[in-house]
Amino acid sequence: MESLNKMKSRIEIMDSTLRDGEQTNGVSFLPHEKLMIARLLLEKVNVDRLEVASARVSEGEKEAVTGICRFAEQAGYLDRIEVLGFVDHNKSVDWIADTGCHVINLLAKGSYKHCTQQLHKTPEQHIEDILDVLDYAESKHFRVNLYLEDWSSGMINSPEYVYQMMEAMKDTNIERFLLPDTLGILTPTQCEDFITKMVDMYPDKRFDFHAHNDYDMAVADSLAAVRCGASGIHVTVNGLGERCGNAPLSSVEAVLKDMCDVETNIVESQLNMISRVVEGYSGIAVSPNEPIVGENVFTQVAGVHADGDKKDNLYSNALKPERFGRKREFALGKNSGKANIEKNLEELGMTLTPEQVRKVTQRITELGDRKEVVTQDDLPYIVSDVLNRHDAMEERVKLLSYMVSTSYGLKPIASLKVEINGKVYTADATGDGQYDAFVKALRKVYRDNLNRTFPRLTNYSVTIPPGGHTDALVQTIITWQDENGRVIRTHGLDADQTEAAIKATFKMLNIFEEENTKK
Ligand SMILES: CC(=O)SCCNC(=O)CCNC(=O)[C@H](O)C(C)(C)COP(=O)(O)OP(=O)(O)OC[C@H]1O[C@@H](n2cnc3c(N)ncnc32)[C@H](O)[C@@H]1OP(=O)(O)O
Repeated sequence: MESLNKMKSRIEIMDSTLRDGEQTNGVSFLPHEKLMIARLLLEKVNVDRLEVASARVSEGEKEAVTGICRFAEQAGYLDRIEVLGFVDHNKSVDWIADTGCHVINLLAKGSYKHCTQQLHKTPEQHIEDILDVLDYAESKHFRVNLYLEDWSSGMINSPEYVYQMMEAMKDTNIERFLLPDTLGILTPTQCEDFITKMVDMYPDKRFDFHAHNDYDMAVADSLAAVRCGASGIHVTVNGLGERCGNAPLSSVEAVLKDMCDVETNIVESQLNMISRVVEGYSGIAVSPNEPIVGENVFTQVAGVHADGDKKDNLYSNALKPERFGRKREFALGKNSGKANIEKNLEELGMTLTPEQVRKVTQRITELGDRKEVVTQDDLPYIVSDVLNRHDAMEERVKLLSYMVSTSYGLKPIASLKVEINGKVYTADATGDGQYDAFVKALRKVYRDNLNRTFPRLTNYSVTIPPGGHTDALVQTIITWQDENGRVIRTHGLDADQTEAAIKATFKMLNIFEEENTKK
């Protein structure tokens, strides 16, 4: 409890997506991507500080940092840009100075082992080298923060070395001491213990804690560090970073706000936006169950939960989706009850009698039993099917017959006959695959006969049950966008993948046709 007295009321957030985050295997941001992420983090998300690169990495990296600094200077943010540099006499400082940045996060060694076995230096030699860089950095009007790399194992195995470093540095102009748990080995209890020691011994110094997630403790350790007096926490968007990554920005922000009652400057309504942008640029998909930003985390699945939400939000906690620019959804599947269905019908503006809701619910649970996913866009179709309610969904676009062929060395061919609003059309086309040929033929019908643009396919996913049976049902979920930007997601289920995709396609065409007719 005493530790809580040391807790700061406002915590600085330093985002290292562009430095430590880019150390994720397979991630490499282009300069314009780095600039876009930096702008959004500074202007929209409002992180306090941004570590954008390691010095000396490459010419491309230098170009990227220069671009960020140019933007930051014009916008008045230059003080918030930082670059990691090495204890290499003047090399890193010069590299960073060339970019226009003037804050170096100097990477010194925080454990005896790293100092003696990686640098092959005695602590005294290393201290001398650091002081040498500090002098040079100051002569260039740099501000300096000091990383004590591998500090966590230093505190476990060589605490006297850590204190020797601190004693040697305490009277310098170092602004912040950055304490990394480089290998993600600390428990929250150890973190509390070690941060408390640092804060007690050097009460007038500012300490940042830098977590790694090897034991899935990054957020818990960050919370522990704040409770014991850390002034700043290092994060990355989506928890990107080497191995298991760093502490995710979104979780750290929510935990600090909801569980510690400390302030940060983060605009939480922008957290989902930045997560999506970094997901796109990094190519690293966010897990659907990732707190705050995962696809599923605001979706109620169980009927009992949807029912409770209808009755005064009984199943919601402080993590309200609206805080993060998201909305609550109610899944449709075998665990749905009538409350899930009603919530979705409400959103679609459809009203059914209790008996009709019961029938639709029954159909959806049956589909769920067959492993079918039902999306909100499928719902009018199901209502139409179950209740024969043509006002719900009339089949205006019908596939009367089709043929798709595939052969070795020749392009697949599709030939089809469709009925659209009572008129019959035929077309054929070749494509890169059977489904591609089929869609190209359909496109021809829409373009040549109806003078209309066929919706654009934006995502296509196929799932098959595990087990490797070739006769298993295949589920295809396709996302489409029409020329007005309206997005819908439909699914098809069949033993044949092309047939499943065709089913999803005709659902989509009927939904768009229905909407066109109502206009
Ligand atoms: C906190 C962290 O995540 S640490 C990550 C820091 N960032 C990076 O590593 C960025 C990517 N790295 C690179 O581009 C390159 O490794 C460079 C440009 C830094 C150095 O490249 P190279 O000269 O080819 O050296 P190499 O990568 O093989 O080895 C690293 C060298 O840095 C030394 N080194 C390690 N830590 C430090 C440090 N804090 N300060 C100075 N030198 C260091 C090592 O002892 C080794 O030197 P040696 O070759 O004389 O034994």
